[in-house]
Amino acid sequence: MAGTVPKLAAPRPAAAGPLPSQPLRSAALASAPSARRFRVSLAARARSPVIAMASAKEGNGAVTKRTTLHDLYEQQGQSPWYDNLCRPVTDLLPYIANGVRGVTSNPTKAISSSNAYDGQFKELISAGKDAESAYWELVIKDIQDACKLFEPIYDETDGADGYVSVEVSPRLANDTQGTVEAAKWLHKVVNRPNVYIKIPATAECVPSIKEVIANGISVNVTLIFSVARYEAVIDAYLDGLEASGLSDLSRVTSVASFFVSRVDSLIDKMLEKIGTPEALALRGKAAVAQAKIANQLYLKKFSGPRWEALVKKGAKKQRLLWASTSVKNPAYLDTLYVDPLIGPDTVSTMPDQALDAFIDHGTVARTIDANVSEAEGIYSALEKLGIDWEEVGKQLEHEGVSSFKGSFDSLLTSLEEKGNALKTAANL
Ligand SMILES: O=C[C@H](O)COP(=O)(O)O
Repeated sequence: MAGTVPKLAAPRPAAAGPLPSQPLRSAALASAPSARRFRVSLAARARSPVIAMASAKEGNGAVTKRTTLHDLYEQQGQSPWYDNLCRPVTDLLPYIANGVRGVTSNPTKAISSSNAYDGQFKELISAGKDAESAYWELVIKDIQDACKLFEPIYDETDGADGYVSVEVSPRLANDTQGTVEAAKWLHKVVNRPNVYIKIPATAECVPSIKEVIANGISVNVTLIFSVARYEAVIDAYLDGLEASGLSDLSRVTSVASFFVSRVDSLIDKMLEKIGTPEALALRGKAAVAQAKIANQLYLKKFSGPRWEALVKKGAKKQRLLWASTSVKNPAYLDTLYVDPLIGPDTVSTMPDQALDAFIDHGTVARTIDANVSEAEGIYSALEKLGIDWEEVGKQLEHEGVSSFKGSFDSLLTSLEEKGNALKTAANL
């Protein structure tokens, strides 16, 4: 892939709407409605104030309040997910009522930033569990509870949506067979039809994806940062479906989580180092451009005779899931990684910051296949400036894996210390 812009067939007509030529918030704010200014303060809060307001009005949030999230799904076929699962899991109810259709979890973050897990942790330690077994029991309970909440969506859509995603241990990110075994175990113990087992798209885990899919387990492939790796992920999914031997493939599904904002964070730094006017003008454009090119690859790979043969057995496309959708540069529009990536059969997982922004002032319009040639031009211009997309992908993957491993290790250390203190206090 390096050295050339991927030239891909575009079987769907491009919709109207430009790439964000002015992603900088300062520029956008000059003409933005005041609601957009209000957004800035929302990001700091733990849970969506927009949704909390609806929830307070509706009691337990079970009454549906129409939001742009409903429009996103009903008008454009994009499924909005919530990128934050923590206790109490019933906090998800108002999110679901407001249009959220699935959830991605980060258990390490959830457990380390809440005391809602203390009671169950104490019981588990008292029952003789070690820290790591206790960790998995905490995680599994959250995932099972959340799966129950999303089951109606899973059923209504015949297994196409309404998923809850949980990752295998990040310590296995470079261990092919360890990841396969962990995924099988996690799938078995969660024991819910609408769970996605999350596997990283590292070189070592691409073969694990094939194997796990071949075992009939639905997978969220995470940490995808480059088009080249994305293609390997799609191939692993197709290979897995073909190898499964199942006559009905309709219940083996997958999402490919393509990370967005982190791409800009890294490439913006590189562009600032280059420092020419041409380089500086490309800041804030790389991530969306690459994502649009990834979508073209999706269209190409999920068509043609190979795919049609799988469709005859009920196979569902591996949907692209936009991850890392909150803006990291406060100068950028807060919907930068949501508005331009809307299209059918895709998922956008949003933390509160992005979710609030989109509910408040997002634009529901088909944008994913608009201005693809402009996206290719940006991709190519960045290459000419010396940006090596595969190297960018490798660096981001390395940073992502290290950071997930680091937080997992430090949580386990702290759970071990806490467990030992509980045992000492209880004379166990
Ligand atoms: O959706 C993906 C992950 O939650 C990471 O998001 P992040 O890049 O904002 O940390």
